[in-house]
Amino acid sequence: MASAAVCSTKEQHQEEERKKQQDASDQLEIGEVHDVQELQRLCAAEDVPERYLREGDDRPGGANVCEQAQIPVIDVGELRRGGGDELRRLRLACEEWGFFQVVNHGIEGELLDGMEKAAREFFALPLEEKQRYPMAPGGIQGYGHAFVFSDDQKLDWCNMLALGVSPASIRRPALWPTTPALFSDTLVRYSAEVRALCAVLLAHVAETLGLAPGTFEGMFGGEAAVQAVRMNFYPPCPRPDLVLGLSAHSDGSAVTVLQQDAGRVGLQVRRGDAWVPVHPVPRALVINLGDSLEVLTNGRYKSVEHRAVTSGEHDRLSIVTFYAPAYDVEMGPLPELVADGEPCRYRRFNHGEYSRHYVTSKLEGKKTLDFAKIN
Ligand SMILES: O=C(O)CCC(=O)C(=O)O
Ligand SMILES: [Fe+2]
Repeated sequence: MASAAVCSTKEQHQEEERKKQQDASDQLEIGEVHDVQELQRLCAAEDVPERYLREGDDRPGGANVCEQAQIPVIDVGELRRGGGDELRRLRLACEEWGFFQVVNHGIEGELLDGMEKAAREFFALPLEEKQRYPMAPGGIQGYGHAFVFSDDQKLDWCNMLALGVSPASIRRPALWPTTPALFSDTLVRYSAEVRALCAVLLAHVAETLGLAPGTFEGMFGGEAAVQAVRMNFYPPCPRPDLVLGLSAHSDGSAVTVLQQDAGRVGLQVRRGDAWVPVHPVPRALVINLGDSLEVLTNGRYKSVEHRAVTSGEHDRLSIVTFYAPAYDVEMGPLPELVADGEPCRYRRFNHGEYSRHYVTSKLEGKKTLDFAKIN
């Protein structure tokens, strides 16, 4: 009896939350947001709608793209073997870039290929089929466009499928595609491997800071830690010089794991005033540190702005996993990292509160982190 009562209260609560979200999205006026794969089929260069055309520094074709630099490559096998040099390289990568590619990460090539194939097959489905999993305006799960909140906002040349993976309470099974048939199974297997990789990486990141390896995992809430995936599909774009695939942003996660197509460059990482394109290393995964880690490390390691550009010739797919503390975790700089005489740069807050703030703000550089900064 007691558990049935608990269950129905939980269901009631979920139903109320859904209703609140529905009311919020009903109130949004976001104008027409096209499916960009459809738009690409119909649209010549001169017809790209004005809402996609960027101005000034926001344009991808600027002179501030730096082809000389490259984000570091870290060998996870070496880290596991206790390689001190590799740990030092990881520390430098975290301090200076906030981004690196990992090789020898232990995830089988076959699983990476399987996930890519399933995602590509999904995006290749007819629109009506994909719309069986709709993302509500202002929503964050399903197929559509996240982070669009007003009709005067610039739009990204990207279709997304975003899904909560864990804890179970954020999983919305109705939004998990049933076609291709192997999609869900593959995503479950893939997510377990990516999560294990996140644990390994966070343990080594902790070591680079002189912390016990279990520091981050220990405070992230175990089973309640949040894992979500977003698959971004960028069709070829007739004006890649004027349009962005994904607006500049930092991730709200602690750590992000990004899988991208071999040989297709699209991701760019902010380095001072320049943007550094990430050239995919075969079979590598791209790792970046998110806002949560910046807060926990009191800014020793920063989340770094990044964006995606499009190509006139080819499409591009990225499969992005966000790993973050449980929603009820209290965030704030770790006391060990607020050194004597050094100010505490971020306030304390509840991670769920930050998550809500993040997903209800448009992507705009590192602006969402103002939420936590002490000036
Ligand atoms: O597609 C990419 O390379 C970037 C994706 C990304 O930054 C994100 O989904 O947060
Ligand atoms: Fe990102």
